[in-house]
Amino acid sequence: MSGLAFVRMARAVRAQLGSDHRTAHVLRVARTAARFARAHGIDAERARVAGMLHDLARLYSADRLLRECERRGMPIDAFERANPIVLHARLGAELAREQFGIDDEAVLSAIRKHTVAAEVMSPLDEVVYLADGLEPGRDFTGRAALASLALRDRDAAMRGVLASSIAYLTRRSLDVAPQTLAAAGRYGLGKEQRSV
Ligand SMILES: Nc1ncnc2c1ncn2[C@@H]1O[C@H](COP(=O)(O)OP(=O)(O)O)[C@@H](O)[C@H]1O
Repeated sequence: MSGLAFVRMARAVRAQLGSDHRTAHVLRVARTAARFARAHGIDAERARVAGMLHDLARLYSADRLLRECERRGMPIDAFERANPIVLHARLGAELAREQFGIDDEAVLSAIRKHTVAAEVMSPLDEVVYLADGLEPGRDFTGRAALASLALRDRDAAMRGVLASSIAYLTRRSLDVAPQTLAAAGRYGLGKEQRSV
């Protein structure tokens, strides 16, 4: 994608997200995902596009997320029904397809998995998930160290981000998605870090 095409995409995303805060986040995720991708010999362009488009449905209300997923005939599991916020990732992939013409399954998969992760993740899925969790606007102890780890060792960085996400949700007494727990097992997180 040319620089101009990317700027156009960024403008359309800004119009959709309607807040400087959210737009700044997706731009940082796009930049961070491209940097992580380059470090691992993964297609940086795909990472940049997935980063740019990952949060298209992030500002939708719970009702709207459920309604729009139902309207498209998307299956909704029990966890998603109880916690519709996580649907913004799967619906976001559909919006990327419909509004931006993205038909690259690898990019769509990375958008779908960016919030709760999954037991099976491609290298592109991983760098987008890591970029969302570790972009420089995130503020938690150890972020910078994990971001530099993500340039060298994706598995170790995945363990770190999954652990920090599970700890964050647990502190707030929020349920952890089953896909996140499956990913934690797959990446070898210790049992004590998985318990909720
Ligand atoms: N792994 C998860 N399991 C269950 N709920 C989650 C998970 N990750 C995020 N959430 C929920 O989705 C919300 C939005 O997540 P996310 O998009 O990562 O946050 P942010 O708004 O900081 O970008 C969180 O505040 C939390 O309520």
